[in-house]
Amino acid sequence: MAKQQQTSSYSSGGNIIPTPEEAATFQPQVVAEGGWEKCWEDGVTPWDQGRATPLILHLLDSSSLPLGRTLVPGCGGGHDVVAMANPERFVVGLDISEKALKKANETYGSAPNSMYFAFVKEDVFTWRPDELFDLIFDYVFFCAIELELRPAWAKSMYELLKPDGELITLMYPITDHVGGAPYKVSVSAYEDVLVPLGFKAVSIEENPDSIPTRKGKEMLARWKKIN
Ligand SMILES: C[S@@+](CC[C@H](N)C(=O)[O-])C[C@H]1O[C@@H](n2cnc3c(N)ncnc32)[C@H](O)[C@@H]1O
Repeated sequence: MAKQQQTSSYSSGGNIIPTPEEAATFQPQVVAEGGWEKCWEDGVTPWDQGRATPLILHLLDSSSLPLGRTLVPGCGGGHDVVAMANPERFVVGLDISEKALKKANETYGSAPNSMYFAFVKEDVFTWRPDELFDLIFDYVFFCAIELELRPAWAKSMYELLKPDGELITLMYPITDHVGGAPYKVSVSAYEDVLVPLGFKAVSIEENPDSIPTRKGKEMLARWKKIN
């Protein structure tokens, strides 16, 4: 039984992270009741690792994360924002939830690198800052939005990224469960909305650093604009 329990949830940074299939059995009700704000208010945040994504740490260690102005859409607790921020990479964490950003600021407001990141309360679908981004890192945001919003998501990624910028999508959850959020994704779900806009996948590979409840359900893709 213990083994079974181990695969259905995993503790990270003090939070229990269930499988995406399991999260999809209870998260939609809270979002339906009061939106993402309610999730954060009620502490129903089964996605929140409570610390930086292991893949981000791996990309940083291997100097394979682009430098420059960086955007994390739907940044939630801000863990990856702070992990990436340094003098050569200013990171903007964007979230629509007041509560999420309050928590992110409480956790990281006095971080030693706080001059290299900012949390902004905006809607990814409408926010268009004057300065575009060299890098956008999307993880557990594409799967959070309704399927009919995916084309709008791709349009936002295109319009927020500089012409020679890079979009990194940690594609998740690649499963066959019903319902959401988190909604199931597939490589073609990203290709279907990104390629028609002029994105090309430079590389698509398994994520070697998945947390246990997400192993085998994630692919790392790097995208560039070809026009
Ligand atoms: C499933 S959570 C994931 C958070 C974070 N990426 C993580 O992995 O911990 C999705 C986040 O996207 C935010 N969000 C949802 N719709 C948004 C929108 N239109 N613009 C900006 N943020 C949004 C929610 O408030 C929530 O914090």
